[in-house]
Amino acid sequence: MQSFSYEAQPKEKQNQVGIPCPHLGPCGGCSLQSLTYEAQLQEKQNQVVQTLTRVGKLAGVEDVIRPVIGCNPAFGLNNHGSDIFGYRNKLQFTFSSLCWEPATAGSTAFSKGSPEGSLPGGSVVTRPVLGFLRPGSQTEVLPVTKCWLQDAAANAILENVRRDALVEHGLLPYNDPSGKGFLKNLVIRSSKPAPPSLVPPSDAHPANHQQQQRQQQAGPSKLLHATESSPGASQPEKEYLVTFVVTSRDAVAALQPVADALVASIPQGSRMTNLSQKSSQQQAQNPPSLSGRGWSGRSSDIRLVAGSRAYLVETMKGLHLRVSPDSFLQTNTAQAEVLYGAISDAAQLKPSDSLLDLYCGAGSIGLSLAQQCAHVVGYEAEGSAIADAYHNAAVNNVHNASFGCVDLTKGVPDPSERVHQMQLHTAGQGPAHESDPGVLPSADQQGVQTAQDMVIASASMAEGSSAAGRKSTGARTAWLSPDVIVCDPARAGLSTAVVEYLRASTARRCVYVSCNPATQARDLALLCRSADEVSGGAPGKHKSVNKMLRQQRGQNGLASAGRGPSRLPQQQQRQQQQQQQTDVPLQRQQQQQQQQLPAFRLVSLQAVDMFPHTDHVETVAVLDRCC
Ligand SMILES: C[S@@+](CC[C@H](N)C(=O)[O-])C[C@H]1O[C@@H](n2cnc3c(N)ncnc32)[C@H](O)[C@@H]1O
Repeated sequence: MQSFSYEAQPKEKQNQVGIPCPHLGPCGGCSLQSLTYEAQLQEKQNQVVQTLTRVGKLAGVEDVIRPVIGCNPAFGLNNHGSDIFGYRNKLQFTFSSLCWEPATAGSTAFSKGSPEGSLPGGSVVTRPVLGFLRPGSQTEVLPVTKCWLQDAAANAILENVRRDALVEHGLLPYNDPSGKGFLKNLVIRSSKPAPPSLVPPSDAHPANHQQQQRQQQAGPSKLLHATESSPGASQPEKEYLVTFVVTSRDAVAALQPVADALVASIPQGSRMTNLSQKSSQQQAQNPPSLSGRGWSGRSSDIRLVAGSRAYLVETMKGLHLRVSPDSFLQTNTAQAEVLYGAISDAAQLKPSDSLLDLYCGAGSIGLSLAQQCAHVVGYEAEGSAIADAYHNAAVNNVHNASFGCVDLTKGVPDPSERVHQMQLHTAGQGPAHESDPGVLPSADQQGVQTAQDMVIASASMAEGSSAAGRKSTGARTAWLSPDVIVCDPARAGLSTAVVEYLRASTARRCVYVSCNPATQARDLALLCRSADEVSGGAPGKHKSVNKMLRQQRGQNGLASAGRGPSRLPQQQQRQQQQQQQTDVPLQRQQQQQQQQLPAFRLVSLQAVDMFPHTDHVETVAVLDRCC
């Protein structure tokens, strides 16, 4: 791992380097690939400082930003098994009948910030294609034979699916003019699970054990490592989870031969043995078992999962994490460990602390911090991720964590109630779950449950586990409000409800993890500047912040009048007048006045490069309460 400072790099380091990707330019995904890796990091560091300064109008960002943490570029362009290529554990490709053939494929420079008109031209022909959506289009697809951001085996899967589905079996994309197509997306995910000896029993599938035993006898897989020539040849084999998003149930039978062929072609030891599906309705009637019939239903799309089980297991920061097809996992596993280390350093938890993990996904951040504090509560909108989070708590012997399936655009439920329930059940006063003690129902068994159900499930797991594994610190500590809050939202940033919750909370520290410096800058302005400033209380001075607020409400689906902080001063003034008239307690008035002040101050900012060659960057902002 290398760190690069904010200072400008010497010119010679900014030279263009050899570009390996034939799709560079038209694809639009790796706009920094022509720079040296050091120059890429410099570019990202600059981007973060400029965005926070110009968009967030935050003063002194240069004083608090730390050197960006990059990947290990030691293998450079001569070995594409290095960390700056082949790092993505997930890529989504699109099937379409509209094939975009760029005029200058492979040679047209596509620089960041190119005006729309300068995008490569070319023509669109009607033929089935699998690849990436043309930048700016929802239907036209650039044929992609290989993406350097995923590993060789994933590229082999991509090519095999293209050949078998579109050529051999003549299956059609969903938008085929005949109306007979159903293929929409192909999602390839991979993980590098722990050796079988380290996998908790509830994650060990018999078929996987047999495969791994065979693999151990036969030695490392030749296919994967012969093509990757990776320095990690002796490490455990990778798993691959392939999901087809389709628009018709007819796809199940039609895709089965494609899945069978995939099983035969992917590396020995990887796990992909069947293809099955269920709709949400079927699942409710007949919950699938953990034995591996994968399915996932969402909106009108049907997801078909090829694999011996319907999820991946990743090992990160010593945790075994189950990740279902719809659950989020950081897409660069190696750098995610670095990111989580930075979050841990930033949180500075005390044993008596209560931690609130907002946008928690499969629970990975909260679970990685659970040993450092008394309680963790995580909120997340995706039901399968919450089920994964409970499973992950169980298999990792974390007994002080509770999770809730919550849409954070609608509000932040009081976490103290959750902790209270957790304590009751841990103390043996609550209802016990009927499943085996110590083993939490799987995501498949649980389906999407209510938050209440899951609290009970978690509690029974804690009750059934050994006292030695239970956290002694704070199991009965009262939680009135979180001491530290970690937020890790999607690119849209924090919802208005979360911003208001954070401002009103008494948390001493907030660790804001972001993959989008622009929305993070907007949110930091809302948290670190006074309500007057962010609401336009100083006339003419804060137009950009008002614009940000309007955008944020639009993005968060909260466009209704009077819900956002920009109305706060008027509301507060009205409320204050009413309070004075009706003799409302002084404490409330003081609270209102506090809301006028900046709630937090930015104390540090750490960029972590999770996405080499692209212009994306992850940041960890540390905010301390200042009123
Ligand atoms: C960047 S991911 C972070 C996940 C997790 N912290 C991790 O490190 O793996 C953002 C998460 O926010 C969730 N999310 C998106 N919109 C949400 C909403 N309105 N309410 C709650 N969670 C939401 C997504 O499902 C996703 O899991």
